[in-house]
Amino acid sequence: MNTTEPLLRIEDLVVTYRASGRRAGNRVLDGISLQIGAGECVGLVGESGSGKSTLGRAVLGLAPVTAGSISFDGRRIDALGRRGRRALAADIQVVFQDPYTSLNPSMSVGDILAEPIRAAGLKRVHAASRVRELLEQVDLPADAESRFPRQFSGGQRQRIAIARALALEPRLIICDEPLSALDLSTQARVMDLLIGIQERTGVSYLFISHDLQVVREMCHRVAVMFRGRLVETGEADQVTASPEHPYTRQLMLAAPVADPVVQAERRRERSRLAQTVNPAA
Ligand SMILES: Nc1ncnc2c1ncn2[C@@H]1O[C@H](COP(=O)(O)OP(=O)(O)OP(=O)(O)O)[C@@H](O)[C@H]1O
Repeated sequence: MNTTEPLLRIEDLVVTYRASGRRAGNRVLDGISLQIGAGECVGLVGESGSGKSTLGRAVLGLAPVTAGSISFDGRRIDALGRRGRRALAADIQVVFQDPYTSLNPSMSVGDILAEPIRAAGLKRVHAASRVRELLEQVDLPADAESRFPRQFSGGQRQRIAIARALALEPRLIICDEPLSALDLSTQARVMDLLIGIQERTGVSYLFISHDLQVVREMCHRVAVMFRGRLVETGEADQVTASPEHPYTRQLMLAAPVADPVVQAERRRERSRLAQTVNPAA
């Protein structure tokens, strides 16, 4: 690992979608600069359509970068070919919002988890023991392996999606609203799982969310996006407690963040509720 570089460095990034027949494209990201260190969770907040998912997609090589650069561990990744991208898939993974559409319904959980492992060239027996490890890591029972996604709740499906993302021990996971489709008590448990995984493995998260409360609890730093630009970046507590940019203040007014002490209490209460109401979620 390169110790002087952040794990991910985005510089002056521009993403423009070109509509067919039109010369001028739709500039969705405009001059984005952002860094993520190893083991760091950086939240990305902003209103719907501001470009959050597009930034995640650009890191994954799925959005048209028209200027600027993205480097991972000191190496440019914004113009990789298919083979380079495939190799990078071991290092950069994604968890999407909707656990109902992100898992192949016709595959067993065991096959869903084994797929990336076998694709990386591991033998069947090794893949099988890795699948068991992964299920344990996300607190799912070993017999989940032979079942299908439809047999699980939303929270459990998101655990499966997280396990799949962890399969090749990535160093960065793009979390694109991973809690938004879950009810409140399940959110708290999946958030605790993500925090625990980060503490154990040192993986970094780009955590896309519209929920400032969740971001404050999850993230070390926050970047605020407004119409394709980052208007404010800073420590999560700082940005959520005393935002500098008028847009961030507006966001805060729309979703006020509680006093940290009250918030910690509320979080404990949510976890406790989750345990009693829905122990298997
Ligand atoms: N494939 C595409 N082609 C053209 N325009 C796109 C494409 N994908 C996204 N956009 C446009 O890019 C802008 C930003 O979308 P994006 O999904 O990144 O926003 P977002 O902040 O993640 O929103 P949300 O919170 O609703 O998910 C929107 O105006 C959207 O219409």
